[in-house]
Amino acid sequence: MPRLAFAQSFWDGYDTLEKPVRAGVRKAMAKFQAMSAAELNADKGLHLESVQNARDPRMRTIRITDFWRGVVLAPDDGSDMFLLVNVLPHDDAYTWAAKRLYSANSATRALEVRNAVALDELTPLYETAARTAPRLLFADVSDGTLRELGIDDQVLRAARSLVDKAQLEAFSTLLPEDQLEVLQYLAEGFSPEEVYRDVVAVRRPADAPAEPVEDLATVITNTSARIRLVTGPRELEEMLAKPFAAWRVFLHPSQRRVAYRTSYGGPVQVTGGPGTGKTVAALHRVKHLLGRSEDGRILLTTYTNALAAGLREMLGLLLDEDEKLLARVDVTTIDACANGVVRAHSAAVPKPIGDREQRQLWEKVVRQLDLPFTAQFLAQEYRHVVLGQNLRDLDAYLGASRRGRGTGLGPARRREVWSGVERFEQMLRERGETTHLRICGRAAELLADAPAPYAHVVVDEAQDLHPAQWRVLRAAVSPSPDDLFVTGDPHQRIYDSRVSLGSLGIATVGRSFRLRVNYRSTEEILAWSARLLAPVTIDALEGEGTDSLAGYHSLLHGSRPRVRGYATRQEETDALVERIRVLLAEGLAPHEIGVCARFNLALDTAEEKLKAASIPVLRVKGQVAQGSEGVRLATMHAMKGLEFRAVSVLGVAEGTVPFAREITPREADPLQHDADLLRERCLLFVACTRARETLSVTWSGTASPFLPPVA
Ligand SMILES: Nc1ncnc2c1ncn2[C@@H]1O[C@H](COP(=O)(O)OP(=O)(O)OP(=O)(O)O)[C@@H](O)[C@H]1O
Repeated sequence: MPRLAFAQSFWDGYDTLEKPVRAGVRKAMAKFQAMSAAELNADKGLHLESVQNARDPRMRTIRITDFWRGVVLAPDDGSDMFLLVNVLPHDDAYTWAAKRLYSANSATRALEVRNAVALDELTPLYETAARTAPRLLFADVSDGTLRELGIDDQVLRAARSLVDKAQLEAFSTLLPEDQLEVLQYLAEGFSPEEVYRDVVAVRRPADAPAEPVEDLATVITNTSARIRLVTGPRELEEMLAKPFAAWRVFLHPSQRRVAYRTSYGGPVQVTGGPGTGKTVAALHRVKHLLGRSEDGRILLTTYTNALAAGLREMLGLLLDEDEKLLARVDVTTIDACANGVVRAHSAAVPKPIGDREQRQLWEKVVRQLDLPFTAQFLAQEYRHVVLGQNLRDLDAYLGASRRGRGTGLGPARRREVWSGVERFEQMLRERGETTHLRICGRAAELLADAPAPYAHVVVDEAQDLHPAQWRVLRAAVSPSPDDLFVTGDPHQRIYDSRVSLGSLGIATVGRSFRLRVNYRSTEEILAWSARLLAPVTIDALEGEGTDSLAGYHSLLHGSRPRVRGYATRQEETDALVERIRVLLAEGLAPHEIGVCARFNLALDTAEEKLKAASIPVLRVKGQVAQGSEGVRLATMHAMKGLEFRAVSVLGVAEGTVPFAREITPREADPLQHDADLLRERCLLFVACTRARETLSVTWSGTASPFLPPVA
């Protein structure tokens, strides 16, 4: 029986294939497992056919459905392994196959594919332009060195015609994978020795003979990073049911560089726009750190329970469910971690209350003490100044800086505020209640008095952490090399936290990295979403200076976001139902579609209408059970960290986005007013950047002032 393997290029598109096409793939692949090579060649249903004028004589196509064909690389050297490389509509399959050439990399010994036709056409054009260029991209690397790194004749010629990284990126879909990565690393400034170590040596089989072996089966076996072999029908079934997660194996050089650096002298900060693989980098860092010792414990932490559950699952995948390794990692939110610390020290832990209950308490405080402040003002003062700086008594508060607060408070006023703080805390005590941030304060104290429980702390979604939460993390690991690895995106700050990491003992100077390639969304979605933030400046993650999305881009392309207003809410919801019908008819699974709005109320209406149209729905609250089928409905806050093939953002109207009631009046505090507006703007940005392929933004009445003017 021949053997069967699947290439990464097939998995890349597999997710988006419609159900009947997937069923066709399954059926065709089952034949490869049941028939001899001679039977396969003769099978009428499969219709294994060579491709005319193909650059690679081993190219074949097979029938998947009436309109879809699979592209297969067939052995012509007596070996027995077939490789499914793509599934495309009929004509596209032939065009795609004719241009591709597969070859074995002379250094890594792995199978690679290039668009040989496009390379032949483009290279002379670039060569002409390069003749007058002041400097070439690889001027400092000799031909001999490039060849040792696996660069072959055709790629060498193309590489010699490039003047900058943007041009290399333009070639990226044409070049063979390993050779592209070598060139990307060199372009990023890695030395040839580093490139050999990080790209070539890690791929090259340990027992590779001095001279490359060319038979297809051997070369395929050497390509475990991009090709999966199928060993039996059950494995085939499992594999097709749960597509290959590319992020487990392929990292962009910039991701690999941050995640697999042997060691850092202290805390590290990794920033990047939405979808640039920060979570992926954090997970790989955990894997790397686990390998550095036999027993060091790691805390992997994020902002919400739902995100922590997602991280836990991804880590299991990355570590191949290795129980021993997984047992050394605590994956949890910081609040849950702090709660655990406090609970370990006292039997009765006060119950944390939410924002709304806190606000009610502050209202009571204002009434009881007849204070000249609003409850909103006191709650903010308590959060940003008192808890932010961990102030424990009136004297500390009287002497504290109130930087970032927009109204001055003299000593008399501060005394009044402090009386309110004391009353608020007294009420909490009497009710046996507390707040999450107060628990964090207590946990940080307890941790500081005992040996640190973790060897390493890895933090995802760090942009929203409050100083009290940072104190927990700082105290959970001793200041030492590789203590903290922090990823976050200040453009996605949707809770009002202001920090200066340096002042909290977390100095990342000289250890800050930025990821710029978006793996999630199309360039069209990114470019539109980035315009939402164009009018504002964003404070850097570490609290000093500003951040920007410069250089942030995607290699994927698709349709432009649909941005549309309706006369009434009813019309808007009807249009939503229609759109989702179309998406489902196009083959998207319900769980690949996300619908979001600023409030649950708007989602209630959408839910009702969708259900009435017999479309299955699932509300995302906390943690959604995996595998449950239904269009996901979530508030903008709950969209954080998620992603969908299609996203509809509803109700982006004046008064709702930004939500008028959440905005502190400018007269009350101009700085807080601006901060509130910024937070709401970032919230819309977060919602829109969850979309992978299509984004729709709608409203009824007057559009939100945040929406960019029509270009
Ligand atoms: N090297 C990679 N190869 C393939 N896919 C990748 C790679 N890195 C990340 N991805 C994919 O890109 C998407 C976004 O990755 P991830 O969630 O890590 O980004 P992020 O920067 O944390 O995003 P956000 O800040 O918006 O939450 C995911 O679907 C992930 O699987």
